[in-house]
Amino acid sequence: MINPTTSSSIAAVVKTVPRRVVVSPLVLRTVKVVPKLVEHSAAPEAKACNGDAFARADRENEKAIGKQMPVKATARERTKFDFTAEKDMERPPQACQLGLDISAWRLTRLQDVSDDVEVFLNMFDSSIIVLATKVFPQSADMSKKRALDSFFTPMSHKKARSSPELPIKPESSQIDASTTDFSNHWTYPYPVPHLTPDIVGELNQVPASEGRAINDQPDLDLLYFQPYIPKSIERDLFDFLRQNLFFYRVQYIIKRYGTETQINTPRYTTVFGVDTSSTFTATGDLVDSQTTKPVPPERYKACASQPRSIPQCLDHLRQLTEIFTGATYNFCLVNYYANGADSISYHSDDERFLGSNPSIASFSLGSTRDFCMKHKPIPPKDGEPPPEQNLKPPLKLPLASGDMVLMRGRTQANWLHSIPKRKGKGSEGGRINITFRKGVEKYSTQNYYQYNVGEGAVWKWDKRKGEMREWVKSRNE
Ligand SMILES: O=C(O)CCC(=O)C(=O)O
Ligand SMILES: [Fe+2]
Repeated sequence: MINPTTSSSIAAVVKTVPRRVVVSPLVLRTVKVVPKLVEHSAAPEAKACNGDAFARADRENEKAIGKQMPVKATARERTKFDFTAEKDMERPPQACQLGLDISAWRLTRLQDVSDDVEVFLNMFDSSIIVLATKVFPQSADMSKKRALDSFFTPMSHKKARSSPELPIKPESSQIDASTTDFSNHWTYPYPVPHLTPDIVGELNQVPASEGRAINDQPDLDLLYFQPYIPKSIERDLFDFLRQNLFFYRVQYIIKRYGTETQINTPRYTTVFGVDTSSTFTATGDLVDSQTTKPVPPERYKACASQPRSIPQCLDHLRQLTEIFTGATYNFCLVNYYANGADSISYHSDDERFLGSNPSIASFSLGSTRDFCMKHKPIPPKDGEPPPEQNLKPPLKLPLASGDMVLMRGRTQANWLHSIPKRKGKGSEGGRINITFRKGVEKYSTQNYYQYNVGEGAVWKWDKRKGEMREWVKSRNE
């Protein structure tokens, strides 16, 4: 067994931006994602970061990776890249090279893999930090040791790894880096547990199948995964979310032609997130995304609920979805259809506050329900028969548990979608729908909280009764 005395590390931030995976040396542009690491460079933006999920590995290596360690990153393909410490000095260069295949969500290639290389893979908001540490044996030549010491901080508490296995299966301590087992926020009626390590481990294997493009009709651009979430956890994830999330049955009044009508939303809903003008800090406070100063109270004064941070159990899926769809999302809407009587009528998510051609990733868990889509009616030209597109039967996708539909491009601008009520066979069970979207105007926050949280009672799944029940605080859950 090697007796570690000093060690060296290389690290890189892997960040996904639309359509690209960008790998940067850790010392560059990490301010928005890893506050604690940035304390070393005293960047003010650090305060605005989503540092909630701060890894054990990072804490242990904080000093080392906070130092200036130039790292050269080379993308091999869209999802594969290598990085190497540039100033490798006396070390054999292969000691500090590793390859990462982001699509498999695993480290796939480690050169010079030996008992004394430790690798940590930590996921943050839209980014991953990969940190490889090589522990040098006691017998290392002293001149080499001094050179290394002056460059890297020794980490004497690091233990040599006895049997490194490749590929490395992500463990909860590596990816789900939070220090508590619950997500909480002052706006939540109650804390929401984190996903279990088993679910996280399986979830990291997404997508479970290749997406099928559906783009053979005018303005339609879908990517349909059957499934996206591995079959091994789809039921557990459904049960987990139904059990632990809080929902609402929103009512609101609309005024049409001078008459007021009360609308009862025919499903349970909830929403998390905030538009791009604001960012949650590690402690759940809202700061302005530009200035990092606290958000002025007027910004969300009109909201039914103040913006809620996305709990880990949904945020983990959001981050994975960002990577594989190449889009970014700041809202998570959840629908629970208790049975076939619950539904959503034809609509499109084409609000201005989503920007043009928004990408919306939509997940299904639980009972299969039909997802119907039809082109928005095209007005007939004077004296001509109605365009053919208006007469076509709707497209029907039987969304099963674990499936995902990515709607993108011109789809929202031109197509309507719905989950119609269902009678008879298959109408019994519940279904959860999760959508990730990006709101680019502050009005998106007001709109989403108004229609998905509202002002009414909190509903929670009652396992004993097997149904949703109004939740009251005194029940002490
Ligand atoms: O439940 C679904 O699959 C669709 C939900 C939906 O369209 C929405 O929330 O905007
Ligand atoms: Fe929708």
